[in-house]
Amino acid sequence: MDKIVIEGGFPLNGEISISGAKNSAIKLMAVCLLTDEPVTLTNMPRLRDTRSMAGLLRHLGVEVDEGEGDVMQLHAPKLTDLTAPYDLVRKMRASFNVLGPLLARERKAKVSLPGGCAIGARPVDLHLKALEALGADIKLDEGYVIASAKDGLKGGNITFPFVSVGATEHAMLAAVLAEGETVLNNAAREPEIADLANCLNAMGAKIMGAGRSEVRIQGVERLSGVKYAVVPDRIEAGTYALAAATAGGSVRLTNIRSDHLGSLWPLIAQAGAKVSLDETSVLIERGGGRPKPVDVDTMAYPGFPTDLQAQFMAFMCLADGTSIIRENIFENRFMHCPELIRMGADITVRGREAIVRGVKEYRAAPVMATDLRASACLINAGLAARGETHISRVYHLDRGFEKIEVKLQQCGARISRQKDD
Ligand SMILES: CC(=O)N[C@H]1[C@@H](OP(=O)(O)OP(=O)(O)OC[C@H]2O[C@@H](n3ccc(=O)[nH]c3=O)[C@H](O)[C@@H]2O)O[C@H](CO)[C@@H](O)[C@@H]1O
Ligand SMILES: C=C(OP(=O)(O)O)C(=O)O
Repeated sequence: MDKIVIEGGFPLNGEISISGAKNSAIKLMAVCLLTDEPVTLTNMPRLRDTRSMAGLLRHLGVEVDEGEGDVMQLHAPKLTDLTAPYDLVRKMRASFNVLGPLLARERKAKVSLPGGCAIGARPVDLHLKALEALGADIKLDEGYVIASAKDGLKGGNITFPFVSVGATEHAMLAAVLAEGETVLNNAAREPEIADLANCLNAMGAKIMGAGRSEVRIQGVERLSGVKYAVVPDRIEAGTYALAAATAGGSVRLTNIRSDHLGSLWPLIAQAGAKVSLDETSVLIERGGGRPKPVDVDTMAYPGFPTDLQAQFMAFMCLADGTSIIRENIFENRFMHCPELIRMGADITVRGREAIVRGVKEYRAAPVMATDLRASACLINAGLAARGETHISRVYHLDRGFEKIEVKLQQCGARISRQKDD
């Protein structure tokens, strides 16, 4: 298995182009199940997760051409298998979202309960309730969801008790081909939801209000093929912005949607780094001196994203004072704390809160990546730490960051990938 080795303690200077969003791309890939016409996705990131999703779709009978560059073509004239097996679904959470489209198109499906980052219990009860509200009959058997809708899915009224990105997307993916109108109340408002709705609407779906709490979906009989560009990855952009803020230097990020990170920019500025924005790029500059402490509470969009909590903590570990970081979305998303502590950070975790007492500097150390965003947080800490940091278990990182070493090397980082012993 590979490890990442960083000789840190040098500021970052340069420009990074941001890829398409992993968390949008893998859901957009599932839209090919809803049409017998070709779907072409552009601005696609090349990631372990997109490869895993391609593997699952091929298993179902989809012709997938992963192609070159950032284009992927998917075509499902006919589905040959309606079972999504454990081995293919366990690798990532979003693969579970094939259930709704399979039900909508073929009226039955058997899909393994999903995997994904181990950052909490992550049940799928809201997904299943939403599909039941659309008329699906659902049974659980030996780790599989067995679902059917003999007479086809019917529009329904779904009120989510709390916001769920995956369940909102899943309900949309099923309701577009259901008969009649579906109303989603308390829907997630993340940019990836609007991205999925925009793609489906370009295929002929009738989704109104995606990106707001109430979404109305008028079911249609069929969807056509589409060519669609994936939205820029706000989490990748936020990660590199925080890398520059943590290690110091001057980094411009291009191909972003700066409005999608409205909760991050003021906090970076409050901590003392300079943030210069336009619509599609941002320049982050931080000179000498320690950052100021800033408290963070993760929330559903437009609040501060849980997927940037670990990276923000890596920044705050160097602050001149104490900050409180509260994780409100996942109950077990502080696994990076022991690793940051190995690098000299001073953190106490109490339930959902981490109390971060800033230290003057990190010490390079061997550390282990426990999940995707935790891996990125350790890279950011390693870039700031004088000496050589070794980060093992990088397969987590490869799920969600395209060419991370190459992009950071472009900014002068001394980072490489090596074989782990
Ligand atoms: C592939 C993908 O897009 N992953 C993102 C997605 O995950 P995901 O879609 O899994 O996250 P959700 O928004 O669904 O989860 C929010 C909370 O709801 C809980 N829950 C969710 C569904 C359900 O049926 N029952 C239930 O209890 C979860 O355990 C969690 O505590 O949104 C998260 C929140 O922004 C991000 O951190 C993940 O990166
Ligand atoms: C938690 C994440 O992914 P997943 O939902 O696939 O585990 C993530 O992208 O940070």
